[in-house]
Amino acid sequence: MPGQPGVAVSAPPAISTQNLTKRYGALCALDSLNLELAAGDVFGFIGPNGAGKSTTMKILAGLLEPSSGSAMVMGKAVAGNGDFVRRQVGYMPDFIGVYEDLKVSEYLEFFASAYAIPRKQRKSTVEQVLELTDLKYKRDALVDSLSRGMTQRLSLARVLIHDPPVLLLDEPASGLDPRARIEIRELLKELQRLGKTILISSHILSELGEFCNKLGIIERGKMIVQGTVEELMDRARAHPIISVTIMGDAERAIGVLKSDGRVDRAELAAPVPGSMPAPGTTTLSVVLHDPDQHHGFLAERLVAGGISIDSIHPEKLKLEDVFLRLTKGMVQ
Ligand SMILES: Nc1ncnc2c1ncn2[C@@H]1O[C@H](COP(=O)(O)OP(=O)(O)OP(=O)(O)O)[C@@H](O)[C@H]1O
Repeated sequence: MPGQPGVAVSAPPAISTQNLTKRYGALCALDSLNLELAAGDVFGFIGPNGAGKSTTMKILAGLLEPSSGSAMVMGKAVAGNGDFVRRQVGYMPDFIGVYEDLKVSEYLEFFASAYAIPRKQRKSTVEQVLELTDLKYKRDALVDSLSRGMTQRLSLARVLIHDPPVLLLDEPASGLDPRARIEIRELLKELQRLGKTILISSHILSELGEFCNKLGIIERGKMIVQGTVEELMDRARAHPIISVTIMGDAERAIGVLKSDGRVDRAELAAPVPGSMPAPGTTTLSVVLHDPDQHHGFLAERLVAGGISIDSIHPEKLKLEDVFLRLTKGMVQ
C-alpha cells in the first residue's frame, strides 16, 4: 500500500508516453510511441531527419499538443500541468534563436529571472552553470559572437539554470567539429553523474552509444527497436555472425556452406571501412541456425569441398552492428 511504513513505494518514471501520436493532416509524425525512462536513465533517441524526435521532445516539454495518447513527466500528465512541467524539464531545441547585443552572462541572467530565481541568487546560479559548461571565460562575450560549439554549451547552460531533473536535448552535437563534440560528450557525462534523466536525440548512433544506458531507433514516427544496451546486445548475440575468410572461388565456398543444414545464411561480408582484404582472399558472413552450435564444422566442410581457409572467427559485436542487424529489413 502506498504510504505504509516499511513498504517500498516505487518512484514513477521520470518520462513516460503511452501511444503518443501526432498527426499533421495526412502525415503521421509520431505513431503510438511508448517510452519509459526511470530517473537517471540516459536514453539515446536515434533517427534520421524527419523521424519524429523533435516532435516527441516538444510534446514532452509542453510546447506541442499530441493528437492522441498521453505523456507524463515526473509522474504528472504534461497536459494541464504546464507550470510543473516547465520546472521539471530543461528543453534544448536544435536552434538557439537570435540574441543581438546580449552578453553570455546577461543571456543567462535573463533566463534565471524568467524562472523566477530570486535576484540575489541569480549571479551565483549563472556562475555555477558557466563553470559547469566551461564558459566562464566567455561571460562577457556577445552571444552572437560565439562559435557553434560554444553556442551549444550556452544552450545547455540555459536549460540547467533552474536545475531541472529532466533534460530533453535535441541534437546537441549536430554541426560540431570533432573537438567540440568531445567537449559536449564530456559535459553530458557530467550531467549524467549529477543524476539527470536525459532524453537525447541524434541521427548518429556512435555519438550516443558510449554513454546512454537505453537506446531506441525511430523511423517515420515509429519506434523500431528500443531497450537497454545489454538487452539489444543480447538480442543480436542470439544470431552470431561468423566471419569466414577463404582463398579462391567465393561463390563455390558459399555453395558448399549453404549445402550444410546447420547453416542458416552464407553471403559475402560487407566491406569493412578502412581495412583492405589480403590479396586473393574473400570474407563471408555466416549465420548458423543454432546459436550454440560451435563453428568448427565449417572448416571441415570447406576443406572437404577443396576450399582453402585463411581464417574463421565469430565477429565481435559493436553497437552499430547490433542496430544494423536488429533493424535489417524494417528500415525502408
Ligand atoms: N508544424 C508542422 N507541420 C507539418 N509537418 C510537420 C510540422 N512539424 C514537423 N512536421 C513533420 O513531422 C515529421 C517529424 O518531424 P520532426 O521534426 O519531429 O523530426 P526529427 O526526427 O526531429 O527530424 P530532424 O532530425 O530533422 O530534427 C517530419 O516529416 C516533419 O516534416
